[in-house]
Amino acid sequence: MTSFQSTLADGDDGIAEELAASQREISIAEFFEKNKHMLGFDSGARGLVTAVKEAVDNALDATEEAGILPDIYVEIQEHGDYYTLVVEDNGPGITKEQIPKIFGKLLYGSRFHAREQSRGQQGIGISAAVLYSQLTSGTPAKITSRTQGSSEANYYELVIDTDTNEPVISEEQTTSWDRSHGTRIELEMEANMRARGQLHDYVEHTAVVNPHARLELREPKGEFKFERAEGATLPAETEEIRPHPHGVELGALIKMLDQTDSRTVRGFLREEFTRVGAKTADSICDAFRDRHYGRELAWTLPTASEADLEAALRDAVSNKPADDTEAFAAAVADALRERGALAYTDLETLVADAAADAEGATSFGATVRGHVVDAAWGVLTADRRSDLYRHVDAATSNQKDDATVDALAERLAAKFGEETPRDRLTRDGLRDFVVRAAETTEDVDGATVGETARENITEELWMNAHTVTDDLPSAADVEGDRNLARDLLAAMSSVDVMAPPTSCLSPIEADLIEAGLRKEFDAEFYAAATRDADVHGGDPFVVEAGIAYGGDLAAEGTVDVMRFANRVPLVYQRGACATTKVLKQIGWRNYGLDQPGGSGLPNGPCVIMVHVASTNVPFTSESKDALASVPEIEDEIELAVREAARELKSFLNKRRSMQKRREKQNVIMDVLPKMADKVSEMTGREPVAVEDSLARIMNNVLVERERDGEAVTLTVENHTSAGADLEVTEIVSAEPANVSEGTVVEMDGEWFVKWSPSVSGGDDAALTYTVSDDADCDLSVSGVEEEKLTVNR
Ligand SMILES: Nc1ncnc2c1ncn2[C@@H]1O[C@H](COP(=O)(O)OP(=O)(O)OP(=O)(O)O)[C@@H](O)[C@H]1O
Repeated sequence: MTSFQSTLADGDDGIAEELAASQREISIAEFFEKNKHMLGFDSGARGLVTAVKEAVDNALDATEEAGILPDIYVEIQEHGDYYTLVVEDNGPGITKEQIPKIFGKLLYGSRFHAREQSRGQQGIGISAAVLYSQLTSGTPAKITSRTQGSSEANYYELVIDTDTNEPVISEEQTTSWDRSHGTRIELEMEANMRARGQLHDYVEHTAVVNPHARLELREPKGEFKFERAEGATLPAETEEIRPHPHGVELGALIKMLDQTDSRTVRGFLREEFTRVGAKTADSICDAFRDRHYGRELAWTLPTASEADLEAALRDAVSNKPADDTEAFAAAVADALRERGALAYTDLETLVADAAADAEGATSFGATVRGHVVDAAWGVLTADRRSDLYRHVDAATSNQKDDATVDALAERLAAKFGEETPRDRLTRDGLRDFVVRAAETTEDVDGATVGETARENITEELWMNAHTVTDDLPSAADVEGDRNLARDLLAAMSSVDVMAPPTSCLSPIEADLIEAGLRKEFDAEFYAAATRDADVHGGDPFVVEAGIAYGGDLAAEGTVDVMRFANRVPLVYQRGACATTKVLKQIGWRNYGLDQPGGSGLPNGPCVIMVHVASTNVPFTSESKDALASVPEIEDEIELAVREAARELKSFLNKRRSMQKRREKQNVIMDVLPKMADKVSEMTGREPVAVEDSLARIMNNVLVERERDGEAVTLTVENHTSAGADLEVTEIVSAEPANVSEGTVVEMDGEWFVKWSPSVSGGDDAALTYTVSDDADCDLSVSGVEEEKLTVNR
């Protein structure tokens, strides 16, 4: 027993009473005061970066929401161990009433309940920065904000009362401010600049994925400006959407049922979810009926019953005129014969229809109809075994011998009757019947009816059973019964629903990702991929990936990974992030990268970026550093990265084969001139031009110039097997004439003669012109890889 326990046990009062005396409510602000690390404020170095991140993310959110191109200024001033952080934006500003709550109250914000992509999610970020500032420096936050159209700004100095989680205002006044609208935050905190690298990463990477923003960072070691990319516009406006029916959690569904104004489940589905129209709502309701009520087994009319059918139906009707009874019985019998397999509910409808159609004055009321339905049901179910035989046979194909199929059918048939009113069963109930029949057949007949056969038989019977038409419980009933809610949830996820609209999301898009990577990294190769939207927990999301390779990127060590969520760079907790986990699991050797041991992050001059955009990004903690492991998101990350990596693979393959080609050409070019000299020595003739031979040996495209006085001929020989579309340019120092199908442009006393010949594999073409024989000519060719081109100037 610990000393605390022993102290408690010694007293006269019960332990629970003693404990009760020290139990009290904990305010959210008190909680986060003790757990700063959860919000990303675990050290002075990190705290400063997190505060910048919270303020800049808010500034970007606010400006974009107001349709303003962001212009954000960040300043960090050093005063010994204390730092002052200033962040200014040109956003719409914050109204006077809201300022204290936004900065002086944790869990207060505009985004938590909105199903729309935004950087902020929880309403905790900036107030947590204020809390950190007051805790470490003892000074209040200084906020200036001017709303659009107002002549003055509001200025506040405030702290958070951690007992009550309410703002305490120490200074409040109106002031003038040179920005026409926007917000300025000034926070003092105990900090240091040890995380300068992360700070710069955050700002730089923010600039990469927000080319429409202008960012300026002034810190003790320098000034950094990230100008708005020319012509960059605001990202497409996002719209708020309702949740998607796939992936909603049970608790969330029950809460939605509690809050809905809809009385029926169908109305609830249509009103509260996105992508649920009349047809989808009906399909979900049917799937819900299947789970809640079960389905009804349907039986075909036994052939042997023909003679008895009408008599049985007639006998069921009493006290009605004979002619009318006969006609009614005949009508029901005809309808029964016309239809295929019928379930009890179908039978009720069929009889009701026949009664409604019956001519004459006789009416067949509910009681009579009930008797007729029972009579018809008796005939229909007289031989369930034949139907069951057919189904078992169909489900087990020819793997089972006839005796086993028959025995199974017989045992299954025996399970229906008194105990199964209307032959209505849930899928689990049906499966139970099949399992029991299978087990008996195995025990008694020594036959094998394995797991697959059992499942196939259950599925066959279930697919041939009919969905009932009973009224569903009301939305309120489902809300009050967890089992019902669970059935509804299962029904919602079992039905195909169109992917959610992406109007609530703002992905960067593949071309901008590529442009962003080009802007930031001098590489040889770039690729990007944007996936279609998918859903997790009812929230849509889109994953994008980009890869830059080669060039100036550092070749040593593992690749660089850039992670983004809702356009915000994630700079901490790389190892804990689902993105990293997925990247480590990919077999990078298949894509041409070096991966020691075949797993983990690959090595090489490569940057891999992954962006997850969602109306609700699942983070591992409130500090929003790492993505949680949500299987749907991980799958999409993998697919997006693999899509970009496939392009990298073809690039690397091509590069490798070109490299080999170059090596081969070098060897040949080493040998050929020597051979040509030898031959010329032996034959006494002029040495031949080796380029021609090289082009033939290597299957290259050869472009050769021949001059004969004033006549110039450029011969193009395509020794490859594919067609070549070339751009051939001659720059000549005198005016050319008689140019064959080319264009001539004069610039500064030089003439550019340009041809664009298309030469099929194995063909040649001649490009001609005349020029004075002392003119200089300079030939350049493009349109075919350097390694597949031989130019003889
Ligand atoms: N610079 C700003 N301009 C206009 N409104 C702002 C600004 N900063 C914050 N807000 C408003 O204050 C709210 C609270 O901001 P806060 O940073 O606490 O949370 P959040 O951004 O919603 O979510 P998170 O906790 O995930 O950062 C925001 O939702 C937004 O409505």
